[in-house]
Amino acid sequence: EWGYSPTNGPDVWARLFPQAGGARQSPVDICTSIASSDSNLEMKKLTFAYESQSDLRILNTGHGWKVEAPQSGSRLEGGPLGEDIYQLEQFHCHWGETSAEGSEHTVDGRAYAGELHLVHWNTTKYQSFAEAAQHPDGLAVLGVFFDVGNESNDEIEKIVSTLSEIKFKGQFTDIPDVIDPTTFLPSGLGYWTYLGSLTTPPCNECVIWIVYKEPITVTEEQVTYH
Ligand SMILES: NS(=O)(=O)c1ccc2o/c(=N\O)[nH]c2c1
Ligand SMILES: [Zn+2]
Repeated sequence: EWGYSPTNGPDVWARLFPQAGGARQSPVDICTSIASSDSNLEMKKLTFAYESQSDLRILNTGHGWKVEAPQSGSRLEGGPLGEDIYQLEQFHCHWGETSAEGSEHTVDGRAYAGELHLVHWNTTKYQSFAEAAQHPDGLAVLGVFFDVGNESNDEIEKIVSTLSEIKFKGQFTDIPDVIDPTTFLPSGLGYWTYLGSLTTPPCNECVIWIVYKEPITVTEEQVTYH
C-alpha cells in the first residue's frame, strides 16, 4: 500500500504507478518570482456556481478525510478551463501531524498547515470522473491553503466534528449539516494555475491546477489529526 514513508513514499511510487515518473507531476513548489501573470486569464474570470450540498458522506482515506459530492450541481468554468464545464466530484484535505507542515503545494519553499482540494471533472468532454482522469484536461482541482489562527472555520468544523465517528481508514459516516463549498474559498480570488497531476497514486497527469494565493484560517484542532 502506498504511503509517505521511505519504503512506500513518493520516491518509489513510480515503481507501481508509472505516471508518477512523468513530466507534469504534482505537487510542485510555486516559485512566485517566476510565476507569470497571464492577461487573458484575467479576461476569462474563473466562475463557480456552488450549490449547498446535503446528504454528504465523509470517508477516512487514511491520509485525511474525503467528502463525496456526486451528481452535485456545483460547477466551475472560465479562467484556464477554456469553454468546458467542470463539475464538483469530491473535496478532501491533506494535513500533517503538526501545523508546521501538511500542505502538498509549497510557496517559495514554505508549507502551510494543510490544503483543501475541490476536485472537479470535465463534463463537457467526458462521461465519467474515471474517464476524465485518463485525459490531460480531464480534471480541475482548486487548492486552498489552511493557515492556523485563532478563528475556527465553521464549515470545516461541520466536517471535522464527524471525524470521531470514522477513526479508521475506510470508514464512512454521514454529514448531518448542509455544506456550502463557496465558504471554503478565500476572499482574495487571486490564483496560480499550471498543468499537473493527481498528487497521490495513480498520479494521472490529468489535472488543471488552480491554487489560491490567499490561505483560509482554521484552528490548530481543525487541521491536525490526532
Ligand atoms: N490530491 S488530488 O490531486 O486532488 C487527487 C484527486 C483525486 C484523486 O483520485 C485518486 N485516486 O483515485 N487520487 C486522487 C488525488
Ligand atoms: Zn488532494
